[in-house]
Amino acid sequence: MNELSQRLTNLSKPLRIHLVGVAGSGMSGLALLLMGMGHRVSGSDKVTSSETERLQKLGLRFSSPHTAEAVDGADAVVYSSAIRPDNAALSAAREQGIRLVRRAECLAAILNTKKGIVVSGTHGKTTTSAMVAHGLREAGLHPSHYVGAEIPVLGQNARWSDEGEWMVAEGDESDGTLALYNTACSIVLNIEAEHLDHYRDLDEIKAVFRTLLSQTRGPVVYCGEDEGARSVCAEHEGAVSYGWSNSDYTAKEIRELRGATAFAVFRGEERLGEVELGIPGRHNVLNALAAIATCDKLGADFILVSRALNTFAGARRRFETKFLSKKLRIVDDYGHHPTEIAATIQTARQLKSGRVVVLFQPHRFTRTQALADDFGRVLAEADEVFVTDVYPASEQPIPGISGQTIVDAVKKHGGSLVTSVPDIATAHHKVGNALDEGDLLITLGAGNIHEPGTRIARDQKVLEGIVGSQSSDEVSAKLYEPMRRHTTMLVGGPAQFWIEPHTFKAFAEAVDYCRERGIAVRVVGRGSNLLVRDGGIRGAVIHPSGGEFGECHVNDDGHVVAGAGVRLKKLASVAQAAEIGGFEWMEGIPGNVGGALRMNAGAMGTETFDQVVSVTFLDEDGEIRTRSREEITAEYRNVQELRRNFALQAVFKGEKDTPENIKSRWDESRAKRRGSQPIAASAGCVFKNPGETPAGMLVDQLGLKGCEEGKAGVSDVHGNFIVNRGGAVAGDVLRLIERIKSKARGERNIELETEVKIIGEDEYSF
Ligand SMILES: NC(=O)C1=CN([C@@H]2O[C@H](COP(=O)(O)OP(=O)(O)OC[C@H]3O[C@@H](n4cnc5c(N)ncnc54)[C@H](OP(=O)(O)O)[C@@H]3O)[C@@H](O)[C@H]2O)C=CC1
Ligand SMILES: C=C(O[C@H]1[C@H](O)[C@@H](CO)O[C@H](OP(=O)(O)OP(=O)(O)OC[C@H]2O[C@@H](n3ccc(=O)[nH]c3=O)[C@H](O)[C@@H]2O)[C@@H]1NC(C)=O)C(=O)O
Repeated sequence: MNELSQRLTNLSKPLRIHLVGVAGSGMSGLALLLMGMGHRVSGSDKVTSSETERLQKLGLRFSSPHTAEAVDGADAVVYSSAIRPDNAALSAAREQGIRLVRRAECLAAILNTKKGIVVSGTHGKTTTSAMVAHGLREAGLHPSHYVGAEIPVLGQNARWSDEGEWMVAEGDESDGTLALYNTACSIVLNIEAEHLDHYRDLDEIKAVFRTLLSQTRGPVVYCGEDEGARSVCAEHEGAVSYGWSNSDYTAKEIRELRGATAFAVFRGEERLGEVELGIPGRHNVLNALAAIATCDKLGADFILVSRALNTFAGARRRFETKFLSKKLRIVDDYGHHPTEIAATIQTARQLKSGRVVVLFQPHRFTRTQALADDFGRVLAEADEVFVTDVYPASEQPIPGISGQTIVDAVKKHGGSLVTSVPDIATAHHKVGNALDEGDLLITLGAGNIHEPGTRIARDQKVLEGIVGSQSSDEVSAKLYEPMRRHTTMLVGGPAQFWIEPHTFKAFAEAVDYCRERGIAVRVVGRGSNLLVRDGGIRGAVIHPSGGEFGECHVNDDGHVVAGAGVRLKKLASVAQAAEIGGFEWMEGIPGNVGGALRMNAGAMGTETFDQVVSVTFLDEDGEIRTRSREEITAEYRNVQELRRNFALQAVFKGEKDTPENIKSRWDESRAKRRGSQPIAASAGCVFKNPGETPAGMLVDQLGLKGCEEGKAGVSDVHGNFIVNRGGAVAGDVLRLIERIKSKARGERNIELETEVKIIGEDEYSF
């Protein structure tokens, strides 16, 4: 026992210890242990988190940010590797000559006061150390523990137990500190070339593991299936191996159950019994074998350990199911090394037959650079891959290394569906939109990649609620549908919940669900009169299409009946075929019946409501009603009653006429439109005509034709059209609109009002 361990054990003289960076998962664990031992512990961090609040309740004296005063009177100051040398608390401690202790040194000193069990290896440390701690605890051995993440079954990431003599800790090989531990038992799961920011090569990594073994007083347990672990441990006297065969402890008769794995355990030839492990994946069977062999070596009863593994729910962020429905499963996994990722994807494949979609956040520039090709190879096994920017941890960027490095590597290995989604704050939009029924989405990485998964899970739950029990014949739905796909101007951010009902009933039920829960509802047609802002539309966007909404026929009264989802051009064609005239002005209007009713669309001197006989709509109480033309007030480009009552269907009238007359008016309308309006992507006229001078003429007179903002420009053909010159965003169009309005106001004292509907949010808010 070293001197610090001795001072830590002398509880008649509790120490006053300050932890710099106490909010981190490793440091908060130390705080728990030191407090548990009875020392007086304080901590500082630049952030306050739920973790620091929890520690405060347990007695931690917490301060934020870091200050020099925080270390006053401390016997020792412990700091994490993330703390910079010029940190205020650390500098003050150095100046005052207070003893400085690295995180791992402190852990080693605590561990050395007990019979330490260190779980080491490149992958699986957290899960395995948690299994060992849980197994020993259920077997009544009262272990203390320290693991790298919060494990639901253990309650918290660290725990001090006065009663027991054992302490299980996850050892970190990433910076060589593994060599600090003197243990009673060591477990080596696997050894691979990792952390090449710290090590020269694999041999240097192996040397650190050899040092650990030389400082181990009791059993060494290692994975016989892993070449690295075998090469270091097999020669060690009394070392115990586990694996599929030719090992001291083996697992046989493996059966994958839904989300769990059953297997039989053998010690040599002796069958110890069955285990039903509460988490899936063959790599976890190996982790469980490591725990079983260790517990067995320490004298724990197999039956009790096996029971513990049954209830082992897994580590948070280790194949953690965050959402599960008939349509979608979302799993979060901490895997950030190719071998881990391969195992995770294999587990996902075993679970189900649908697509496996991966959202991967590379972790550290050095690792991304060193292992890009391996990442590409293993990720190419997924059906679809999305890659964010690199999570830097504490590293500085390496030029030329980014998420795109991984995208290129996946393509090189034959992965065809791979997309770069650099910004983690909005990555969920593309990923969520790409998901199909039956998919399994895995968010993968050691940084904060669980956040997009959490957002998708939250919204998918609502989406499934809106759709309810209806079949895909009645309604289809998607998350985050880009509105630029549904507007004629081809701009606009995502619709949070995109709903396409095909029946009146499905429409009514979706609206009902949203209204009851305060979810905003907006109905859109063909998006020919919409300008959707780049932050997208919060809430449900309902787009009636197909089914009852796509029906268009002539009834017994000689009127044309059309669903809200029928294009005006189609309505005009059906009338023409039945030799009903009066609809020709609709030939060039890009909108649908629903939008035309709401906006009282017009052209060539005629308006929609000139021809309406009746409108069937969903009213505010959720009832479907029909009103005749006389009961509806229609203004220039506005029908107020259809703002909260949604049009489902309408009956239109025309005049019996000859095919020749109809055709000639049709051609006339087309010629006029073609001569005066642009064909480029637009939303029709942008402004309402203000009094005397039509808006187009005004813009023309102001000399604004052809002027541009970004990729949006005023049409050279018609001054009241703003066209997308390719790749414009809503922001470009909005700036152009403001420029025109301001000039009209300044030079002509005319207040232009937009005719186009501007909807949605400027910034992403969901
Ligand atoms: N004359 C011309 O050359 C042109 C005319 N237009 C006209 O612009 C309009 C756009 O049609 P479209 O592209 O389908 O519509 P949009 O998808 O552009 O929707 C426009 C607005 O109409 C309302 N709306 C849409 N469907 C319904 C419905 N079923 N019930 C109630 N309100 C509804 C919504 O307004 P809210 O949310 O406020 O209720 C929506 O914001 C049409 O009137 C179209 O004819 C468009 C371009 C050129
Ligand atoms: C485009 C839309 O509807 C259009 C509809 O297609 C046309 C055709 O009937 O009539 C309206 O346009 P408008 O009022 O601009 O009609 P136009 O005939 O094109 O122009 C009016 C007058 O302005 C002149 N004009 C127009 C554009 C221009 O750059 N310069 C100019 O001098 C025209 O020569 C004409 O003398 C509707 N616009 C509005 C805001 O009422 C729409 O709703 O989105």
